[in-house]
Amino acid sequence: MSASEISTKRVQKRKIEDKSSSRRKKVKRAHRTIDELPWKTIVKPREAGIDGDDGILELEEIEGVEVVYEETGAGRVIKFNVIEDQEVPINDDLEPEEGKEVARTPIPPNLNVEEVTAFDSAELLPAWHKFSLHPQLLKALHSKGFNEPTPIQAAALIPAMGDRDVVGVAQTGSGKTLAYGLPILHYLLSQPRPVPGAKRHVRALILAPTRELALQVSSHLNACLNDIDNSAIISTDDPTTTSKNNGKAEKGRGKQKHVESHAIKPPPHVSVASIVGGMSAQKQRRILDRGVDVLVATPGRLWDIMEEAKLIFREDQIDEGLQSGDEQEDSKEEIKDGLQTFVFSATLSKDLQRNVKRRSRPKSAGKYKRRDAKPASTLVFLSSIDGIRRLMPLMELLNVKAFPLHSQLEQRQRLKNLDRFTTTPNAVLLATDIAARGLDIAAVDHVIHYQVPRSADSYVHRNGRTARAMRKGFSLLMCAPDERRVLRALLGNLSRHDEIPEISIELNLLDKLKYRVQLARKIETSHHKIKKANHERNWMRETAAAMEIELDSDYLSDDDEEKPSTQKRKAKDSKNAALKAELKHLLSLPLIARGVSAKYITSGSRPIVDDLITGQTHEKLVGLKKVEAGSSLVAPKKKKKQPMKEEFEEWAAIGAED
Ligand SMILES: Nc1ncnc2c1ncn2[C@@H]1O[C@H](COP(=O)(O)OP(=O)(O)OP(=O)(O)O)[C@@H](O)[C@H]1O
Repeated sequence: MSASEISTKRVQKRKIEDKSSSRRKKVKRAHRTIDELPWKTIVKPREAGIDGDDGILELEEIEGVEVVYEETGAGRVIKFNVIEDQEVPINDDLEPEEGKEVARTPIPPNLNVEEVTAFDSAELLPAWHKFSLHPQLLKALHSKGFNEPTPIQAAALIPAMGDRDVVGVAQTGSGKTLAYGLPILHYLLSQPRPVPGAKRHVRALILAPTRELALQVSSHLNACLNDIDNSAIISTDDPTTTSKNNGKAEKGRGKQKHVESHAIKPPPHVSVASIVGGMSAQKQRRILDRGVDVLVATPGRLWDIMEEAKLIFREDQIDEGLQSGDEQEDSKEEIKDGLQTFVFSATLSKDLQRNVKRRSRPKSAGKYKRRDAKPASTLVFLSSIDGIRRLMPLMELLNVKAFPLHSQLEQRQRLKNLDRFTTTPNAVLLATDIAARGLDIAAVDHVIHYQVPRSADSYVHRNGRTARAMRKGFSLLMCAPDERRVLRALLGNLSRHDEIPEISIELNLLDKLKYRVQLARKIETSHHKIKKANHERNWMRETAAAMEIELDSDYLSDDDEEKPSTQKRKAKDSKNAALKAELKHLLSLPLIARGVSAKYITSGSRPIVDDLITGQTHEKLVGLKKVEAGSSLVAPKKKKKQPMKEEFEEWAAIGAED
């Protein structure tokens, strides 16, 4: 029996039941464990941000649960009774027997559920029209203001929607998520709605290389679906009479109602969930048990859950297996019929290319480059966590709003820092390469490689955090003289035989900056020493106390280098205070003297002349207009008789030199 047949039968049964009396009824169902309860995921408003709810990414709620404690011979046992106060059609003869399952999501009697589907894409989104996407996706694209597909989307959609496997290689930030996400959602939305109560099986699997990316992909796809489910309409009688999302109800053939959030909500047509490491495995298992259509996962956590439960991914359970992210490998040796595979990345390593060739019928979706302008925040990449730890206090002393992101932070803290970084203007994120792949932070203006990346791939992915979604970006690589060889090798791997252009720095400015940083470093080093000495002394004391031994008086002496005398400490404190005051004063001064505009060639604030020669100036630079130097000199010569004599002579003299 097909899903739609089941659905029709259920509806018919409801119709029969409705002929009998209908009244409110309390239905009580007993559950043994918390996990069995019918938790409902709350769709969080996207604007809420991570910070606003203390780093919680997904919330679940439950209503009407009675907790019952029972004393048994084996001890105290907890039971949960779910009490549902439902308007259920009740025929006294058909009343459910005690303990019998009642449909979890009640279907209103005599109602069919049908979404509103019309969207005039020819008129409203002409650039998307030819792809014939599901109207509700078009609606979501429209509400996001995505008026045209990015080139990778335009190149990928047709083959992907035509059941082809697709390999998409496109620059970072070019919209790859929707390039494979839209075909998945389109396919699933075009299938009949799942029968309420029936368990969903994973129909699309998206693998992403990092936790943050997996969460981001899942929220990106959910955002496309949220718009959809909010506009669902329940129509009576005949689904074909369902009117459009313009809210006009057809008269005569049946009544229609908008499903308000407080009204009975149908289960989502398509559900997307993520399972990633670092977050509650129990909850994620619960999500899987409940069933999900699109699963976005990091390979590690997916593997753990699969190993443990041996449950989810038998080949025959995956209707449509999809992969994304960077170089995730298909674990199956052969392509199964009906399995469609997408591989999307900004880089395509040799290994992956070989894999893809062996297993599928790839169709390259295109490459492109684009940039434009927008000043904002800076993402600084370091190769070590220690480096980040040492830089953080320096940043604070220099009044830079910096946040760390590395693998030794708890997942919640990582997400919180990421959120703070995105919401704080001109902030700096000090990150290891865990932030290099896939993170889509709209307004990263600068990427700085504080340390040379270890591989060409890292270089590409790090850079990809800026210049996203048609914005402009800027990447700076810091390289010591002895690292030039490494850098050249790295560029060679990228088949870039030209050097990265060097950034010219004005020494006057550099000196000022350097002095400020040196001051901050002095203060930080002194703080660090004091902290370290205190820490060691405390450790020694605590260990001695724990071992019940007495410490040699040397360790406690005031003469000890580690523990300076009060006098020495006071001297140090006042030296530090003076350094801090000096730094504070310097930081309050502008780097370029007041009254000097940085916009004029003569200001000396930046090497504009060099920029002019290399053609790297901004068009809007004040006082800058491209003219032939000679032509402006020749012009006055022609006006021989007009100006005063001396003026003419002056021009002539310059002209002659020329
Ligand atoms: N058609 C579109 N029009 C405008 N913006 C879009 C469009 N499609 C996607 N975007 C936006 O572009 C940004 C980058 O998209 P996405 O994260 O999918 O890039 P990506 O190619 O996967 O990057 P990466 O390789 O770094 O993972 C996102 O903010 C996304 O919302």
